[in-house]
Amino acid sequence: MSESMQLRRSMLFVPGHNAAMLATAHIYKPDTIMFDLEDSVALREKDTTRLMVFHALQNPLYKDIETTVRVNPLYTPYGHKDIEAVVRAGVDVVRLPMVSTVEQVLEGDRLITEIEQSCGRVVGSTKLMAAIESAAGIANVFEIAKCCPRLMGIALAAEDYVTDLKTTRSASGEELFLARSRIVVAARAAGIACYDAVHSDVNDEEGFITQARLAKQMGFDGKSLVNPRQIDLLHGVYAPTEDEVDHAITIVEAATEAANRGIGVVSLNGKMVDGPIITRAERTIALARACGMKVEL
Ligand SMILES: CC(=O)SCCNC(=O)CCNC(=O)[C@H](O)C(C)(C)COP(=O)(O)OP(=O)(O)OC[C@H]1O[C@@H](n2cnc3c(N)ncnc32)[C@H](O)[C@@H]1OP(=O)(O)O
Ligand SMILES: O=C([O-])CC(=O)C(=O)O
Ligand SMILES: [Mg+2]
Repeated sequence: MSESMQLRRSMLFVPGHNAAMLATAHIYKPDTIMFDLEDSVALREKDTTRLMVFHALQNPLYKDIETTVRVNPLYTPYGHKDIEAVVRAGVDVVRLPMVSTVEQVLEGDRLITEIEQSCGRVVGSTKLMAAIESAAGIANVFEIAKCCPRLMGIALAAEDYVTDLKTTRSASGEELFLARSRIVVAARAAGIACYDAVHSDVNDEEGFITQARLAKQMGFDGKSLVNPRQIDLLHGVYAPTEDEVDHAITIVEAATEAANRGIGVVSLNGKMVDGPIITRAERTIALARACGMKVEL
């Protein structure tokens, strides 16, 4: 594991038509800012919003933070124009919503390639993310996750997903278990990132933390967020504790010593330490360092 692992814990939605939020969103320091052109924007504001986001992307304020834009689906009158504008403006990641099939991702990939070529950007430099928001998308998620090298991640979009299932979101999140499980396994099998769903009740801190812990434990890299107040809560959940870091250091030290003595498996306080346990300990240390914790090893 590289020591400079890229953090993908928090992806903050910023409604693209809100000039004040466009100007200030960077100060909250999520890992990724996600300007929205889709559901938070009224139909009559689609064209002006696209222009506002085109300019925001080129603002030096956003040069040191990963930028994502959620475009409109390509089957709407806005999707093509959105992708054209944001790729030309140099967005890092295009998030394609309502993805149910491999063909939808490949259509987005082809379009981005054409635009990169026509504006002199390196082909493949604009990344793509697919938001899965339907039962069909979850059914196809293994094929979707591995369908093109440009796809850097998949995200669960739970509001549309539960609507498609004809249910609602509960505090326990049991209606999301299958979708979450399939998304994490598909992402890991394809070697890409995965994001858990938004928690829409921004005043429900306790519920947010419970769901964030669950997402982390299931293996998600992070969550999509709707409010800046959720950023520190999420980063707190993802930061390893001092005890976890100390334990990881002990494991890595014991493993290094064993390797020096030519032994593959050792016992630490009665618990076996071998390959996968060492890999997890190394990941904890890399995550701690990426989160800004000082780790002496
Ligand atoms: C299902 C889906 O499709 S989700 C994706 C689409 N939805 C969105 O993008 C919604 C994004 N979120 C928001 O618009 C808002 O957070 C709301 C409407 C949910 C809540 O709004 P509020 O109750 O006003 O939030 P709150 O009181 O916490 O705002 C505090 C500050 O944060 C700012 N802020 C709130 N949300 C955001 C955001 N997403 N991005 C940037 N700034 C924000 C507010 O402008 C306010 O700034 P100020 O103190 O300078 O006035
Ligand atoms: O993409 C997201 O995270 C939010 C969304 O559209 C949904 O939940 O339907
Ligand atoms: Mg949606």
